[in-house]
Amino acid sequence: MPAIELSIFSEIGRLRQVVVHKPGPEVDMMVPDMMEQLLFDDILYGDLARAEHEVFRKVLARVADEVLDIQDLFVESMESEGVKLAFIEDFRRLVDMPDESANLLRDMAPADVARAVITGIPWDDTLDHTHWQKRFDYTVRPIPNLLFMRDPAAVVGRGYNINFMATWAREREPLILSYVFRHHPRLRHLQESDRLFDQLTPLLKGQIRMPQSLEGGDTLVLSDKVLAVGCSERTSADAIHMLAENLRRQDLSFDTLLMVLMPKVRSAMHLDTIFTRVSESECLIYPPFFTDQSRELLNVVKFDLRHPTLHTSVEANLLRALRGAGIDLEPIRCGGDNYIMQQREQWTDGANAFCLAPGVIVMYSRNHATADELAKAGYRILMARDLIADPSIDLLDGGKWAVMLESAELSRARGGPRCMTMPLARS
Ligand SMILES: NC(=[NH2+])NCCC[C@H](N)C(=O)O
Repeated sequence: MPAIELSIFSEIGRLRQVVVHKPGPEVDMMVPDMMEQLLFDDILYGDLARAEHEVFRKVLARVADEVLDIQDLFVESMESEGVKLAFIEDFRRLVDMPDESANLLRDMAPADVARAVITGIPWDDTLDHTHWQKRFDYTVRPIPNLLFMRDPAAVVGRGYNINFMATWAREREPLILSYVFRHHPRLRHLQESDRLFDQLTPLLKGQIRMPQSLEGGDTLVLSDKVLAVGCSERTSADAIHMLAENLRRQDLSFDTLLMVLMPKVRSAMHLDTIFTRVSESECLIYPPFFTDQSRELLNVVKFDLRHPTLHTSVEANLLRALRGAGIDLEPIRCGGDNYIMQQREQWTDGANAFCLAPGVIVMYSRNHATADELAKAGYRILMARDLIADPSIDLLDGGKWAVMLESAELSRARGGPRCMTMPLARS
C-alpha cells in the first residue's frame, strides 16, 4: 500500500483518507458502575451501536478514498516484535501495570495485543486470575471511547498532534496513535519534526511530570491559515500555548490561532460540540455561545503566529474573529431558535456535523430542529439508509446534502459524527 501523505488544511475539503473505530466488544464490557468514569451516559447495546457505525462507515466510503480502522493500523504497526515489545514497555510505564499483565501481553501476537489493549481483559479470562483493579474486575481495562477517534490525535496541515487526554478514562488512547504515526508502514516516513504537539513522549521519558492536555475535539483546522482551538474542560490554555509556539516556530502556512474560551462543562466538553464548519460559507453553532447579545457569549484569544514573539489579543466573538481572519461564516442554528431545542439537540451532538466535502455533511437524525434549519439553508435531507440503498445518488453532484445517521445508541456515548472520525487527508 502506498504511503499516506497527511494533508489537512480545512474542515470541509473533499475527504481522502479517514480513520474510525468500530465500537468493539470493549463497549459490551462496560458495567454500570464504570460508566460515568468511562465517560458514557449509559451502557450501550453494542450490536445496535455497531450496526449504526457500520452505516456511518458506508456513508464515509461514498466519498472518501479510504476508511481505515485504527485497530487494523495498530496491529500493522506492531508487525515487528521489537515495536510490539516497545509498545508494551511504554504501556506498562503509562498505566503502571503489574508484571504478570505485561508478561501476558508480551506472549501475545500483535492482533491479540491490540485486542487486549482496546477491548480489555476481564480478570477471570486470565490463567492466574490476576486482579490488579479489583473494583473493575479487569486485568487490562477496556478503552470504549476509542470509537471517538477524533480526540487522541489530530492531523494539522502536513503534521500531527499526539494529544494528551484530560481524563483517566482516555489516557491510553494517544499511546496507540503515537505508535501508529511512528511505526505504521504507511506513516513511518513522517519525521519527528512533523509532531506538532506531544506531551506523552516526554512524560514516558520522565522529562515532565505534569503534562498539559489537548484533545482533538477542540482542534479545528479551518483553513490553511486559521486554526480554532477550544480551551475547555479537556484542553488547557498552556497546551494551546505550546501548540501555538510550535506552529509559529515551524513556519507553516498557519498565521492565526483562535483560542475559544469555553465553559468547563460536560455538555460542551470540546469546541466541536458547539461549533463545526459545514461549507465554504456556513457553520453549525450552538446559538447561546455565539450570539452577540447573549450572556453566554464566548470570548476568543487570538494568537498571531507570524509575530516574532508569541503575540495575543482578545476578541469578543468567534464568528467576528473569524471574519477578521478572512473566514466569513453564516451560522446555522443547532436546535433552531427555540432555547429548549437548542439545549436538547446540542446535548445529542446536533452541532457536531462531519463534512465529507463542502456542503456535504453527516449528522445524527434525531436532531430534527437542526435538520429543519439545514433544510432552510438549502441542504437536501437524506436518510443514511436510503443513501446506501441507492448507489446512483451522487453526494458530489455540486448541491448541498445532509445525510442523517440513526444514532439511538451512538449518541448516548456523548459524541457525534465529527467526534467519530480522524481525517488524515482532504483535498
Ligand atoms: N470530539 C468529541 N466531541 N468527542 C466526544 C467524546 C465523547 C467521549 N465519551 C468523552 O467523553 O470523551
